[in-house]
Amino acid sequence: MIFLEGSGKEFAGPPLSLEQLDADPLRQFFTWYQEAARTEAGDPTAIALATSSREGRMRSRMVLLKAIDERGFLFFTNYRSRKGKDLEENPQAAFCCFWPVSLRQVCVRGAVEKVSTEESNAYFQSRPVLSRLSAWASPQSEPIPAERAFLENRLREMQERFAGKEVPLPPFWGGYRLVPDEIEFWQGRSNRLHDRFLYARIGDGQWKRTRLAP
Ligand SMILES: Cc1cc2nc3c(=O)[nH]c(=O)nc-3n(C[C@H](O)[C@H](O)[C@H](O)COP(=O)(O)O)c2cc1C
Repeated sequence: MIFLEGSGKEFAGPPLSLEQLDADPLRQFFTWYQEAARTEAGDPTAIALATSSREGRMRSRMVLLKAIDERGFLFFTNYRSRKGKDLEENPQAAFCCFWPVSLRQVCVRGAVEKVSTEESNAYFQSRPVLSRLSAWASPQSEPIPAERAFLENRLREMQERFAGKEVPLPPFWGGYRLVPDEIEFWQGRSNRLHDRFLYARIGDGQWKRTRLAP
């Protein structure tokens, strides 16, 4: 066994108490996100998203959170990707994000639904044209030839196909909304005595908040 060296830094963040937390966890998430957007060097919207097959075989990967609304968290991807297939078989997911400057972690789980085509289209059309063409060009998560030229040729083909036209939303691409039933806010504190608060949904717009041991 080889022991791995971390930074060894103390997680000496500020206290987090129940009184500081918003009654609505989505609003609380947004407050922490805004602070992270000001202070973090990395992308504050990067989350590790876990999905699982029908048999409970799990996978995780990074995606970007692109929006939140009053119901949940939105991310966008290829519906035929491995995560898309998992979500078709088992429309449940979890994600966590870590903001190292503020020493904060948020962990979320819940049911996942596709967003409307209008919502997917609105986001898709806001992307740079080459990102839109790449969505068409890449059969995400499928095995492809080893040479990168395959992808570059696919992109060129799509540039020709849509030359002089709006690049439309691919029918296999769009957003998912994770509707949370649990959200945990974790604030790193000294001596590993971190502050953790779990919101568990107990009814429509109603959340039970509980402190968890670190
Ligand atoms: C920081 C980061 C952000 C990413 N954001 C996305 C994203 O928003 N949507 C997406 O489909 N893939 C995104 N990816 C790529 C995914 O991690 C993954 O490779 C891809 O979605 C295929 O995953 P799957 O085979 O599990 O479906 C991102 C990767 C990184 C490292």
